[in-house]
Amino acid sequence: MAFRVVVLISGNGSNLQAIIDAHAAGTLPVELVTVMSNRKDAYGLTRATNAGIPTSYFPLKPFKDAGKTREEYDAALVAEIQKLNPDLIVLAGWMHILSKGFVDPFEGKIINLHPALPGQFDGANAIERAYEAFKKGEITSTGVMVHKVTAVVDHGEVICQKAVPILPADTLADLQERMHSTEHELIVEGVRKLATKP
Ligand SMILES: Nc1nc2c(c(=O)[nH]1)N[C@@H](CN(C=O)c1ccc(C(=O)N[C@@H](CCC(=O)O)C(=O)O)cc1)CN2
Ligand SMILES: NCC(=O)N[C@@H]1O[C@H](COP(=O)([O-])[O-])[C@@H](O)[C@H]1O
Repeated sequence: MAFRVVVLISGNGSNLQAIIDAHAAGTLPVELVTVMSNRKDAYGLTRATNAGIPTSYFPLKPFKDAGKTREEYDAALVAEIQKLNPDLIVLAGWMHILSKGFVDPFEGKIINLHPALPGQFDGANAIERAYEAFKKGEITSTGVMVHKVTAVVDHGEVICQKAVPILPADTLADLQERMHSTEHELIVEGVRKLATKP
């Protein structure tokens, strides 16, 4: 039985592309069932279509316009994803904090890529915040992790992590490039670990 993976994105999808490329190279033994985005303009949807992977657009706005809550959105998203019967849900640049109502039904089956090490720079804009800390002389390295998703943002069990040095002459763009390269490596490692664990 194939290991069924659903990937949630919100933007460019470069981490999704790393998963697609590993799968195409035969080094990621999974079935890429669907790519879902909460943003219609997410280029990751194009990447999925180009790879022959079904896509789904599931925006929050219609729920907000109807006076519904994010929890109601999350519940509807759960129902959509449950139809796909995933073994794993991968948050690959999914920029929406998920409520308990989403996390609980998929207990232990959701992982997230986060561009920081455990307990550092939780939340959005982590790379930029790490760079600011570097410029203040507070840090000389940061990192990337893949972790289990819980209701507490960026605090789940760590699946894999890697430190990323910040070099003295680095610009923000230099750090972003080094971080994204590490992300692409770690997202594949994280999915592979869960897909092949005994
Ligand atoms: N329950 C959880 N939900 C999510 C997690 C998690 O660990 N637990 N990880 C995040 C991904 N992420 C950091 O890794 C993250 C993404 C976005 C935000 C955030 O502040 N989002 C804002 C909206 C931002 C926007 O729309 O541009 C929000 O949701 O209001 C924080 C952390 C994914 N979800
Ligand atoms: N908290 C999660 C987070 O901030 N993720 C960030 O979103 C980007 C998505 O890129 P992508 O859409 O090209 O994969 C990733 O590069 C990562 O740094």
